[in-house]
Amino acid sequence: MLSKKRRRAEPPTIHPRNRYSEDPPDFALLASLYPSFQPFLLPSRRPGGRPTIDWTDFNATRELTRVLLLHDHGVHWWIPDGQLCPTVPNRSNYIHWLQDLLSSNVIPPIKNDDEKVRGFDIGTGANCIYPLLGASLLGWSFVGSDVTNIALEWARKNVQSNSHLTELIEIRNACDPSSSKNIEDGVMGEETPEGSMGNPSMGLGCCSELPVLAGVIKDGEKFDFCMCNPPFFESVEEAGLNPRTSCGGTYEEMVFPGGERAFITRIIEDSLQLKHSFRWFTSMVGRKASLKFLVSKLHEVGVSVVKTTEFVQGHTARWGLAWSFLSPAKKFIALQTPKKNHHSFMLEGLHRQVGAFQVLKSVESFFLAAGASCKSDLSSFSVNVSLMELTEGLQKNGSETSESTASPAESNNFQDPVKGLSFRVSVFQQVPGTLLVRGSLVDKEGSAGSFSLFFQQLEDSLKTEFLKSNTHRRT
Ligand SMILES: C[S@@+](CC[C@H](N)C(=O)[O-])C[C@H]1O[C@@H](n2cnc3c(N)ncnc32)[C@H](O)[C@@H]1O
Repeated sequence: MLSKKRRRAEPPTIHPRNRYSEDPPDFALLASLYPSFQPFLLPSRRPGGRPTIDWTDFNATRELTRVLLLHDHGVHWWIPDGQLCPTVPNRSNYIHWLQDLLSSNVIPPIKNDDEKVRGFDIGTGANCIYPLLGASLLGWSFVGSDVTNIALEWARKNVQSNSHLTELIEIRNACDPSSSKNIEDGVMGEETPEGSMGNPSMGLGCCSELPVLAGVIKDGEKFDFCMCNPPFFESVEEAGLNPRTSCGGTYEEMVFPGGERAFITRIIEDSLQLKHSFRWFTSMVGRKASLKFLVSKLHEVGVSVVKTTEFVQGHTARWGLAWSFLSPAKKFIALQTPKKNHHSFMLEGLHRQVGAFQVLKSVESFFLAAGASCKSDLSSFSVNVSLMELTEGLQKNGSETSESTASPAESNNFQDPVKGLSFRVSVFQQVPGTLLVRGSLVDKEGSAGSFSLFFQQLEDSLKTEFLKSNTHRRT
């Protein structure tokens, strides 16, 4: 089928700033530099192909992560057998997406005690991968939280093995946030078995009752973002926990009552209490159905902005979800937007791996995040967007205009309920590196002003996501 062919030709790719986007790891070179990696090398099945590893062998994937962190990031790292083993290229995508969010300035910076970007990693794990990557790649500072003794112990070990990062990363026990003790002080109760909850003396027996953000953040603390790779699964059976899987992962790392929806709902609930403590709240999401569920929950609680993205995780799709309660900086003025039934803009100077398919997926994510329903037609590289039942969703998204300098009449014009707004967005390849994005109102009776406004927001969002510079012309 055509759509399948195109899907193969233009799969979603890793973030353009990811250091492995153009230069995948060279296993032969790594093995020559790090002899401990050599035993894990397997010849390629293709004649003349690069050597590979057995991706189902935990020891092989752990050693690969160790040498990649050391070779490419100057980070010393280890995890005990069975703990969740992160893939460096995949985890880097989330960091680069956060960097995009922060630099887009949709939400203006909040004041920190210091000038550094400050993040909070919910459930940092024994691997402590996000703080290690964020600190080593971008110099960000982090608080990484967790609730199991083994995660807290090894996250701290991983920080302490890197003297250049110790000032940047604090590991915090979510069950006992006031404790500043480290391993030497004996915060890891020896009487509690490995993997058990960090402070059983608090009587917080079930992990669904443990604090996530509220109660873990200290008074007056401010962060640019929080991030989270949540336990995705509702049960061991669903997680398919198997000691022979390549990435490891213990029960506590993979399973949470109610799965990712329940865990991220906890973050959303806490974010309501901590609206002004974070510029952005974010989480990884493992299922598209959960993403839709969570986006509508966010609209219900009245966030000012929702953003989503799709991450490439090998053959597995994952999504990024971000929201904020702070007032957006962008001034969208309804009447300044021309009321036309057709709009288009060019995305020029695209990274060679960015194709029409990837841009189309982002178009879809953008409108889904606004509460619209979308139907993609991959054969024509188009998505049909309908806001017919979603007056409220549009207004919530439209709250990006609440800071608008428009006159009351202009503002009212934008905030009028939108009825029957449906339009089609198509993506066309012009020449390599240049795509044309065109939108047309399907129902000409729909609000051309709202359509124009949405399309303008789409243009901003796509340019932020895909382009390094913003010198582009509207056609
Ligand atoms: C899927 S693992 C993620 C580990 C690491 N961030 C990564 O991406 O590989 C989820 C982590 O969340 C932790 N966790 C579960 N409940 C938590 C809570 N209430 N607060 C902080 N961490 C929690 C688990 O112990 C586990 O380490």
